[in-house]
Amino acid sequence: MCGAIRRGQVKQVKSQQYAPSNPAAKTTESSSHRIQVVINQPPPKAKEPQTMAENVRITANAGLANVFDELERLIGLQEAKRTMYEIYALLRMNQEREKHKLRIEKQVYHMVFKGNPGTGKTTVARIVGKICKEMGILSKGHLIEVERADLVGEFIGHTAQKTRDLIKKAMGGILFIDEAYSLARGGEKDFGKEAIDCLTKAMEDQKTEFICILAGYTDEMEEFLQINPGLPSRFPIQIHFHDYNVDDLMRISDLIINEKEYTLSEAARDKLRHQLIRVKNDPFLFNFSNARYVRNMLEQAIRTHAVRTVKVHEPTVEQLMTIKAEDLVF
Ligand SMILES: Nc1ncnc2c1ncn2[C@@H]1O[C@H](COP(=O)(O)OP(=O)(O)OP(=O)(O)O)[C@@H](O)[C@H]1O
Repeated sequence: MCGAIRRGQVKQVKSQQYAPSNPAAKTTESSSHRIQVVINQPPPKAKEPQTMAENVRITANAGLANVFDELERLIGLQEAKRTMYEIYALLRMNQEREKHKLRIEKQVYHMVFKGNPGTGKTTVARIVGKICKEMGILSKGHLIEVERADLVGEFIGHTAQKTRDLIKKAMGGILFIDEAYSLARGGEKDFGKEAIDCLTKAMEDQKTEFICILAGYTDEMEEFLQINPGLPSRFPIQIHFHDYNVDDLMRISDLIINEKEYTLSEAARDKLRHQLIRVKNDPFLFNFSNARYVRNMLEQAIRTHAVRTVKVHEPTVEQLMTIKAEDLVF
């Protein structure tokens, strides 16, 4: 009879026929038979998910997990990552609550992103679109990026028309308004006020059809929200995007350069690090553009590398990939 082996049980098996597959099982030989003792141990535990993406992969679909992978690969941005995971968890729990006919609070997902240039606001906004599409909050999840000049017109009625047209384009996705505080620049009489009014009306009337993200410098955005008291309650999610430190910027440069299938030589890395320390400590440099500064510098280095390498007859893979210190032009 070939019954199942219970834990703590002793079972005789023919040594040629069976080898113990359970690592917790100990065997002792006796002539032609092997005695297998299954020791009382709990079965091995499934590995706990370590990352947001792993968690999402277990509880939701692969498409959504891939978006969280993309978010997780970004350097830093802990506050943005935590908020995105909260939104996901809430939506996911609402799906489960719905199954049990429990009450679901309607959520508003309009957001304010505060931070300096190049701190990842647009990049995260794109990811918000993808998450909301995967979760069924938005039908398309695309991003329409606009600024004051796109919204504000030059004569009465022009602004409302321009703003409505852009909102229409953003339907099913994200309307991302960069430097949104500039809409309040000219005060009550300015057409910027008309754009804000038109926008808030659309957010009321079509609140589930698009998500509006206002972005800009922290101080300016805080002042903008203060002088428009109707706005903060319409934008319940506010995220700070902090400046990157030199280590973050070096990790971002590795990410950017590896994505493009290049590498930085040791000397190039040293040169880049020194330059980042210098510009970050320059008291006369305002508007340091964080990760965008790094991206622009690396794209310039790739062009300089091409001009240097184009002279080489049949360059090797290493030559084609390696950015040297001399390629970084400051
Ligand atoms: N945390 C990060 N990890 C990797 N790359 C990043 C990160 N943050 C920004 N980048 C890269 O830096 C560039 C600029 O980022 P992004 O446009 O998102 O910044 P921003 O805050 O929207 O800037 P701005 O306010 O000037 O529009 C992009 O190419 C983006 O891929």
